[in-house]
This record gives sequence, C-alpha cells and structure tokens, in this order.
Amino acid sequence: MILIGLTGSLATGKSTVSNLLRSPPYALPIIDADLLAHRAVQPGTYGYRQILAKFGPTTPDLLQPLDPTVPLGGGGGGVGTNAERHIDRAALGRRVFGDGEAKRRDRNALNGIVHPLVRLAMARELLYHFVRGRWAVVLDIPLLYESALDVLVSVVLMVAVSSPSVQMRRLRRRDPALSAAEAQDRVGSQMGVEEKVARTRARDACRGKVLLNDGGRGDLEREVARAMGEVRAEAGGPLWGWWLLGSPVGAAGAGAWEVYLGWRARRRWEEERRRERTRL
Ligand SMILES: CC(C)(COP(=O)(O)OP(=O)(O)OC[C@H]1O[C@@H](n2cnc3c(N)ncnc32)[C@H](O)[C@@H]1O)[C@@H](O)C(=O)NCCC(=O)NCCS
Ligand SMILES: Nc1ncnc2c1ncn2[C@@H]1O[C@H](COP(=O)(O)OP(=O)(O)OP(=O)(O)O)[C@@H](O)[C@H]1O
Repeated sequence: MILIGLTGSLATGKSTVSNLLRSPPYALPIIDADLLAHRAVQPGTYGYRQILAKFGPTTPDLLQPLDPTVPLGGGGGGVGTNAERHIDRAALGRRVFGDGEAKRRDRNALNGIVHPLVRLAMARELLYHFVRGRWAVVLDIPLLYESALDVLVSVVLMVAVSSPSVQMRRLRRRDPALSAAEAQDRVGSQMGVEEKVARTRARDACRGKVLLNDGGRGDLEREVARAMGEVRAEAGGPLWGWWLLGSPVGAAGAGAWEVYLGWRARRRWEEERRRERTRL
C-alpha cells in the first residue's frame, strides 16, 4: 500500500485536492489530520481533559458559552450538551498562533497533547485500509514536514501557490471571520511555502511532487491528473499489494525500506541547507 502525504501551507488548496482524490477516477481513502485533531479533543475525551488542564486556568474564553436552551448538565451528558462544553477553537487559536516565545511555547504544548493522539488514530485507520487491500491511501497532513511525518510516506504531494498575496486572499475569502492580523499569525505559525517546496523537490522526482495552484480549478485538476498518473505508473502492480498483504515479513521490509528512503531524503535536504548557510 502506497502512503501519499498530501501537504501544503494554509489555504493553498489541500482540501480542494483531497476532494478530487476522494472522488472518481481516483476514489482513494483520505485520512484527514485536521479532522482527527478535532475528534481528539471532543468533550469527554482524554485530549479534551488535557487541554482544559493546560489552558483552562489562563484562557477565560476557552470553552464555548453555555447554551441557554439546553438544561444544565442535560441532554444525557452527550456531546454538545451543557454537561461538557466544546472547546472554542477560535479562542484556542488566538492563544497559540503567532510570533513570540509565549505563543511558541503554547503551540508546542498544544501539539504535544494533540499530535500523539492524531498519530494513534492515523495508525488505526492505516491498518484498516491495509487489511482491505487498498493500493494507496492519502494522508492529508498540513504539518507533514513540521512533525517529521514525511519520512513515513512514499510520495509527497505538496500543494503550493507562488505568491503569498494569493494565499492570503484565498484564506481571507474562505474565513472572513479572521482578521488580517489573525490570518498573518496563522500563516506565520507554519513552515513557509518556499521551504516546503524546496523539501519536496529535494526528494527523488518519483517521491516528491509539487502541485502548483496558481491558476483556476481546471488547472489544478490537470496538475492532480499529471501527478497521479506518475504515481500510478511508478507503483508496483496490484499483485505486489496482494503479495504484501499475505506476507507480514515482506510488508515490514517494504515499510522499513520506505522509511529509510524518506529519512535519506530528509537528511539530504538538511545537509544541502547547512551547506547553503555556510556559503552565506
Ligand atoms: C488551534 C486550533 C484549535 C484552531 O482550530 P481551527 O478550527 O481554527 O483550525 P483548524 O483546526 O481547522 O486548522 C486549520 C489549519 O491551521 C493550521 N494549524 C493547525 N494547528 C496548527 C499548529 N499547531 N501549528 C501550525 N499550524 C497549525 C493547519 O494548516 C490547519 O489545516 C486547532 O488547529 C488545533 O487544535 N491545532 C493543534 C493540532 C494540530 O496541529 N492540527 C493540525 C493537523 S495535526
Ligand atoms: N485554483 C483555485 N482558484 C481559486 N480558488 C481556489 C483555488 N483552489 C482553492 N481555492 C479556494 O481557496 C480556499 C482555500 O482552499 P482549500 O480549503 O482547499 O485550502 P487548504 O490548503 O485545505 O486550507 P487549510 O490549510 O486552511 O485547510 C478555498 O476557499 C478554496 O475554494
């Protein structure tokens, strides 16, 4: 089973691409890290309790306001009742996105709570798709490079726009509630588009593909078709997948080889960057 890591920067078009890959002719299963991260902090979960313990005492607006139409503690204690109020994602976002030591510390603390839970949920979903004999699975992970998960995937599809102003315009149009400063804080909390593109290009051509999303949706569809045509052509045939399914040792060996190739690409990129820095 091929693991395709789909990544990009904020509002560059990952969800648009994942919707294309989910639909025919690709019809691939998508594991969405943002969705898993949301599920991991639903009321009643371990993640929810951890966030309340860490941020609750210093973030007065951390929980959504009480709904006066629901009786206190009512609704059988299920999700969305006043028994346990949902986390206010916008308030938590204001707390962790942006520059400065305090924000960075808070962001790391939040990542430290949520990321292990997301990885666990991902592993569970991957196992499910592997057992079902799927030839490929898409891991939609905005922070693929930041959290070093690039070493685990066979192919990276990186959705990029060339101009920061296009990225900002699309972000503001999609999320009008975000102020310009909040939008900038969010973009600045991630690795830049250029660095992600450079890292993707440092992988072998068959393992790293940049999808430029500067034009219209038709152009993006063609970029996806081109990249997926290459991925299909470079993948082993269906017999290879079925052989791996029947051979746990073979599957473990193939997995270890993929991780080695991913690790080697990451190291190559880090060395290139070190050389560039010493040249400056
Ligand atoms: C801070 C939170 C509550 C804000 O929620 P909100 O609904 O406003 O945003 P949403 O979750 O839809 O994320 C939107 C985008 O923000 C970016 N983003 C989210 N978390 C982070 C982070 N910790 N660092 C950098 N960028 C991030 C990603 O590009 C993501 O696609 C939420 O993003 C969160 O819990 N983040 C921590 C978990 C995480 O890292 N998620 C990303 C995938 S694992
Ligand atoms: N080629 C395009 N032309 C015009 N608008 C586009 C194009 N591609 C995407 N968009 C729009 O830009 C916005 C951001 O796209 P999308 O939600 O796919 O990005 P994303 O990378 O998934 O964002 P996030 O990182 O916030 O999850 C959406 O409103 C989308 O409809």
